[in-house]
Amino acid sequence: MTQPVLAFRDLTLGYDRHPAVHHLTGDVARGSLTAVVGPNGSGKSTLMKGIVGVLAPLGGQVGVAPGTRIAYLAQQSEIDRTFPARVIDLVRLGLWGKRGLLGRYDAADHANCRKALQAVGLDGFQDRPLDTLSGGQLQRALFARVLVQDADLILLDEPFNAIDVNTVADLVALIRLWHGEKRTILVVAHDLDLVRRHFPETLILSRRKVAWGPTLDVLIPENLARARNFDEAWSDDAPWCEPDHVHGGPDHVHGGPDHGHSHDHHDGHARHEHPRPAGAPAHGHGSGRGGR
Ligand SMILES: Nc1ncnc2c1ncn2[C@@H]1O[C@H](COP(=O)(O)OP(=O)(O)OP(=O)(O)O)[C@@H](O)[C@H]1O
Repeated sequence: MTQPVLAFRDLTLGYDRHPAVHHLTGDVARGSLTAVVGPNGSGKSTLMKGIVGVLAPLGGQVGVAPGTRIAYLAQQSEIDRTFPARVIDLVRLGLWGKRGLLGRYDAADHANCRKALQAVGLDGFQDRPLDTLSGGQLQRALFARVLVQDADLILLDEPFNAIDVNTVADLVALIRLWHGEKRTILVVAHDLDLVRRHFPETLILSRRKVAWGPTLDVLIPENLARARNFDEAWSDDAPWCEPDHVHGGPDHVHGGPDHGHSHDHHDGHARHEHPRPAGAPAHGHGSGRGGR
């Protein structure tokens, strides 16, 4: 693989010392298009937050290749729609990286935003208040923001949730366009048929990595059953590092060996640093403990 855009090294993410993503190891190749699937509560959103650095690792590291521009689209339920803003204001947020908070937009920026709105089918919507948009229209506006961001790494958390088939088709077309432009894309999704049709790679997560690799190899009944079993076997009161055999065997399809089990992250002192895991891109978010 060429230098990966993202490298997870024994990554554990969680809340109040409870792990939600457990000892994840693996690389995300530059230009890849990956679906992240798994049961509700299996750590998919948590992983996205760990990648962007909203959540610091409790153990292990996330390495992000230097200079990577990241666009992150959170689940719609996390977006405050009552914020008094227009569609164009939302789309312009995508220019922050370029213009800064107080920067002035030039004619090229205006043209860029208009073009993005056209591309997502929202021509003429620029002055509409956000709280008047349907769920599908809001999702289109958020995709316009991603378009304007011109990111190398695009993270989309359940972008197809509660969206009609036409909107899904349009959003998938945009994702495929970005894939054609060699951007790296991770998408949290629940519709496995859609994943089979459009996503070359899949990571099945159930707090821990169940399988990761080419979609048609990974989305097999055996792996899906393992994901369900891991999920059902999970207890929030469980100790941090249960041995593999408790959950049904080693889990490796993609990336390096998982589960070092040092049990050394019980102190909960997660630090937000930028270490460089062995063989991983520089720049990242780590627990500061390094590899083992
Ligand atoms: N802010 C938080 N504080 C405490 N626990 C949290 C928090 N956010 C998520 N969790 C817990 O972490 C676990 C993983 O949640 P996460 O949202 O990552 O799952 P998910 O796979 O994205 O689920 P879904 O498919 O339902 O969106 C769940 O048990 C959840 O209750």
